[in-house]
Amino acid sequence: MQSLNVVTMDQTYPVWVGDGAINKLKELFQESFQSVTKILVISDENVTNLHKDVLVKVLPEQIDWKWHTVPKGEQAKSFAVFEQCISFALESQLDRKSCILAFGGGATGDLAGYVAASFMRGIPFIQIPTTILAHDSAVGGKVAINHPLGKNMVGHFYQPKAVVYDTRFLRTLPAQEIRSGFAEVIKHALIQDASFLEDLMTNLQDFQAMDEQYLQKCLIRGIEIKANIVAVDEKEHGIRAFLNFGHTYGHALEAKMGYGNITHGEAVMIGMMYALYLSKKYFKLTLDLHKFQNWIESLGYQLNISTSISFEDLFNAMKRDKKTIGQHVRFVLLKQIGEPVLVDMEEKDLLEADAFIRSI
Ligand SMILES: NC(=O)c1ccc[n+]([C@@H]2O[C@H](COP(=O)([O-])OP(=O)(O)OC[C@H]3O[C@@H](n4cnc5c(N)ncnc54)[C@H](O)[C@@H]3O)[C@@H](O)[C@H]2O)c1
Ligand SMILES: O=C(O)C(=O)C[C@@H](O)[C@H](O)[C@H](O)COP(=O)(O)O
Ligand SMILES: [Zn+2]
Repeated sequence: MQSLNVVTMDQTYPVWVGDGAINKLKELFQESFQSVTKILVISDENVTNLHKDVLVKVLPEQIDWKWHTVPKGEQAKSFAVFEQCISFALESQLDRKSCILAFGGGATGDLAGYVAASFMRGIPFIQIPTTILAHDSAVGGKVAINHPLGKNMVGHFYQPKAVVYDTRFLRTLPAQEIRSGFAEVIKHALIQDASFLEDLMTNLQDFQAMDEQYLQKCLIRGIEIKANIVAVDEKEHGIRAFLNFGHTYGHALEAKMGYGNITHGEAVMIGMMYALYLSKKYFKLTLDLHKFQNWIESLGYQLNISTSISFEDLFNAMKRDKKTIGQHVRFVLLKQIGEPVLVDMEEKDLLEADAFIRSI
């Protein structure tokens, strides 16, 4: 098992990663959370069915706990489910000394974190991620639910007290979720570490053949990259926006296709191809885009988008992106691999990149 710390303005918290990391939870409650009055576990239906037994075994015996199961995937990140969670917490008599455990993927983590941030104006929570993608979502404190008009439009910056990332849970992930999660690993390499990207493009040819040691190495590197950025700019006044690489077009696709009809990582991968095309146009990025495209397609990423969604639909959604100021849609582009930059875009260039994606 490995560990690292995430340092933010108000607190520093540990991230434990590896086989058996879940056992750290018991220690946490013995050492640091003795005064907790009640635990509320928020978990989705798949994770509850697959892994509830494992978590229950390490919950502290002296603290009363409740379990609330929410729908799987993006359906959990809705106003209705948020309200149900708050009602459940009130009915279960949680108080300001209670603690929420977010047990699941990024959707559960985003929802449960937002519940923790909002309940009685904020109670502690711990992230217990169960997807590859959640190496990103469980770290850094962005918590949110969706609005029909835009992804993560209602939320907070609210850091967990700890992240307990037991990689054994990843063994039950379906192929599509492995692919979705790995898109964010590839994002971390693209924005910060050319040699990591080189390593991935050389050594990762088939997700099914990937061994657990290599996976853990990739997750740790992704978490390090994210944690270093969050340490400098927790609330996205500047460089944190680089973590949004691929998300401007990606989030627009998710909203327009209907949340859950495309996975977050697959939408981000299309968004990254879009941003790489623009990076070549604006900055002559030297990455061989054909080689990159062949690699990601060989890993199973689908880059085609439905003709029923027009550029105008996507452009209107991008105008509501959180990076957009006034009428300027802003994109994270790459001058080189590992050298991101935030750029105000021209509509005609966004249209051109959209045509490129549709021509793939
Ligand atoms: N807060 C952040 O910084 C941040 C970063 C990246 C992504 N996100 C958000 O995270 C969400 C995507 O996260 P995700 O891909 O983990 O999605 P998810 O939580 O929807 O999980 C994906 C699917 O995998 C299932 N699942 C989870 N763990 C499993 C396991 N161990 N075995 C089998 N099935 C399992 C879930 O039930 C779900 O059906 C999006 O909403 C995205 O916006 C947030
Ligand atoms: O942590 C960040 O900052 C990110 O941008 C990470 C993204 O992978 C993640 O999808 C995040 O939720 C997007 O944030 P948003 O502010 O664009 O909603
Ligand atoms: Zn993301």
